[in-house]
Amino acid sequence: MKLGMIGLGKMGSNLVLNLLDHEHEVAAYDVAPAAVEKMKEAGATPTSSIEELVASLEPPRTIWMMVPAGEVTDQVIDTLLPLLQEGDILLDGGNSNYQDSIARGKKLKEKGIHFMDVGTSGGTSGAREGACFMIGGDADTFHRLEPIFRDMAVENGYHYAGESGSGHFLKMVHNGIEYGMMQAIAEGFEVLEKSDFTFDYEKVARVWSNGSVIRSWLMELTESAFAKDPKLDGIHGVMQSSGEGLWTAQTALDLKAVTPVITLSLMMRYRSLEDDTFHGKVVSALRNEFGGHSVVKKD
Ligand SMILES: NC(=O)c1ccc[n+]([C@@H]2O[C@H](COP(=O)([O-])OP(=O)(O)OC[C@H]3O[C@@H](n4cnc5c(N)ncnc54)[C@H](O)[C@@H]3O)[C@@H](O)[C@H]2O)c1
Ligand SMILES: O=C(O)[C@H](O)[C@@H](O)[C@H](O)[C@H](O)COP(=O)(O)O
Repeated sequence: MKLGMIGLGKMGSNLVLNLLDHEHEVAAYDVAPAAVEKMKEAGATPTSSIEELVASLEPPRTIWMMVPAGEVTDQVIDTLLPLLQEGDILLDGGNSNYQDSIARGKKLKEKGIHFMDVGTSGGTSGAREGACFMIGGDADTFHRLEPIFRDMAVENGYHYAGESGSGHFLKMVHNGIEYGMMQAIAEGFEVLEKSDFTFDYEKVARVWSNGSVIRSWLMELTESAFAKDPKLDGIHGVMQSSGEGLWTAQTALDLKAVTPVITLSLMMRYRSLEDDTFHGKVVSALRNEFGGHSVVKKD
């Protein structure tokens, strides 16, 4: 099958290589010409604009977007909209908000374009060697595309979840779980680090990766991180986030679903961005007010 890929960054480039491995033809586009050049060298058809990418595909076209979520995704869709025709398929593999995906699905449907929200997991190595896809959109379109998902995913690594938005909803909750699991692993190592024992964290993560209840890919990645830097001295404990954890927490609140672990994990990420906190000052001042407890004063 021939398809177009827009966005050839860490994920898109690996998805293209994965598709090429499975003998699919790919027309590739990115705003960064160097990224397009790399994919040309790998065997994809290079294109220098979205217009050229669309023109290089026979209708009904299949185009996969792997660009930053939010505004960029909207910009790409707005550029594509007048170029696409009834029956074409547009997939969004980015980490888009599921509500945006529902709205985009409706807008594209008005023109007869099938929009599929494809929550994609497994990181860059998954994109390259076998990913995990959580797919929303109409069932007929899913069945037409199923051979592609089968090729690009690990065994049992794709799931058609149902109506538009359900794929990105699943990906959102997946990432909420990811926040909680990562925070729990991190807290365990915090206890080890504060203890009187001297542990080799790479070896600890290795033994926990083999046969234990908490064995997981995240634990294997923990081992890998400690193998590179035994005490992680080379990095700061600043934990960024891209939105999925926030959306999970917001959705959980709207649904009155009780999610303390995910929500606190998100808050720990925000806390990590601050050196000092106003709430810490307030608590410290109050302890001093009612109990005369000492405060740490600024120089
Ligand atoms: N990195 C991951 O582990 C991962 C995993 C699953 C999903 N995602 C999601 O996949 C998407 C891509 O992630 P990534 O890690 O590859 O990001 P990235 O920043 O490495 O790549 C994004 C690419 O999009 C290109 N781009 C930006 N604006 C464009 C435009 N208007 N037209 C064409 N190309 C444009 C950039 O030049 C870049 O090459 C994001 O939505 C991200 O949240 C990332
Ligand atoms: O399932 C995955 O492959 C990852 O979750 C992937 O989607 C990405 O690495 C996240 O975007 C990181 O999310 P945060 O920036 O919110 O931690």
